[in-house]
Amino acid sequence: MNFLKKRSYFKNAVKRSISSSPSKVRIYEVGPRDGLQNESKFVPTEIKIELIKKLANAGLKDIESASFVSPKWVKQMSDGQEVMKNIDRVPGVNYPVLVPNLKGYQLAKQCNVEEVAIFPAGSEGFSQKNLNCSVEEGLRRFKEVADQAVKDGLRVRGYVSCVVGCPYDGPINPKVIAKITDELFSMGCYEVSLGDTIGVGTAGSVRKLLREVVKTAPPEKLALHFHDTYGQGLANLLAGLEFGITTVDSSISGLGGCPYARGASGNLATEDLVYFLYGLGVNTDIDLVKLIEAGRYISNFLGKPTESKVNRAIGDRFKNHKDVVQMASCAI
Ligand SMILES: CC(C)(COP(=O)([O-])OP(=O)([O-])OC[C@H]1O[C@@H](n2cnc3c(N)ncnc32)[C@H](O)[C@@H]1OP(=O)([O-])[O-])[C@@H](O)C(=O)NCCC(=O)NCCSC(=O)C[C@@](C)(O)CC(=O)[O-]
Repeated sequence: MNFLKKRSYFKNAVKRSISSSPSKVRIYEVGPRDGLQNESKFVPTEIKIELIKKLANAGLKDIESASFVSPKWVKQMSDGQEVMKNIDRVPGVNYPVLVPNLKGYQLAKQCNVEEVAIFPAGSEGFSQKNLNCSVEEGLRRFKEVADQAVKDGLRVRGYVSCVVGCPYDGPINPKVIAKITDELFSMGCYEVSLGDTIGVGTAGSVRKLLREVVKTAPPEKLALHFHDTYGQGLANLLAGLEFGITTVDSSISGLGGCPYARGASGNLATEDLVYFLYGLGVNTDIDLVKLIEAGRYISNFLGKPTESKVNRAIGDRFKNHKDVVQMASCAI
């Protein structure tokens, strides 16, 4: 390639990447649910409630706050009703919960939830371990939940887990994920979140997956849910943004993981995600300093260092949000 050709190639590449950044990204916080469900030390209800309050105070508008799964399967989430009955609901903030079956749905409904999330697996092996049934049976049960929720006027969000790889079955065919995604939309889900449950995805495998999924699913109704096990979360997210997806799941302090997904580690950290988005010039309306405080609050309680690199790096250097945003935007 001669010099002029090279220059115009790079100019166009920069244009392409700039135009692929959306003007707004919706962050769906999963810390109080996905973040805590794998913690062995039981987190008292009042700590969960305080965490949710701090997350809302930082500006998050979607906070998945509990799950109504069997307490025999996930003890950490056994206080879902107490959590949902006692949180201070801030107007304009959405507090969805995860439900695996009609029993969980009925319990959630007693707490006046407005949104439930259903979560079929993208692989047989994980479905058996996580839901104690096949993918097909899981979809049948989730349809019962979705039908009832739609009838009751609640919003339904869908997850598909193990969209790239499964700890029991290995790599997953993107066509399988596209089909389950379509089924979730046909059940009435307003959005489907694609979960790389064990964080094995790379920008390459995520692109391959999305090329298939967006053949039938509208990108504006998809969300991305990356676990950061191999440190690929942000790179995978960038690959997803190129497809026009503008909702991203993340977890405060990088907490998380599914107890039934061998090898799963924490989610993409919300602090890292917000810093990254400010760097791209994408406004999130989230106060990064308050978010960092929320991350420290829960990490201190759990007695372990935060998994968020941004939280660690920033230390006590910044006292206000504007300064951190300036740094993210390379202005200082
Ligand atoms: C689906 C089941 C219930 C099947 O579990 P099962 O054992 O086959 O169910 P069962 O119907 O035989 O019930 C067993 C016992 O649990 C009770 N039970 C049954 N359901 C409920 C309920 N909803 N709430 C309260 N109790 C319930 C039920 O009443 C019974 O109690 P007993 O009669 O023995 O005293 C179980 O496998 C389960 O709860 N699984 C959920 C596991 C889980 O929470 N995993 C983590 C979330 S998924 C995830 O993290 C991935 C995601 C979404 O984040 C995406 C990603 O990361 O990629």
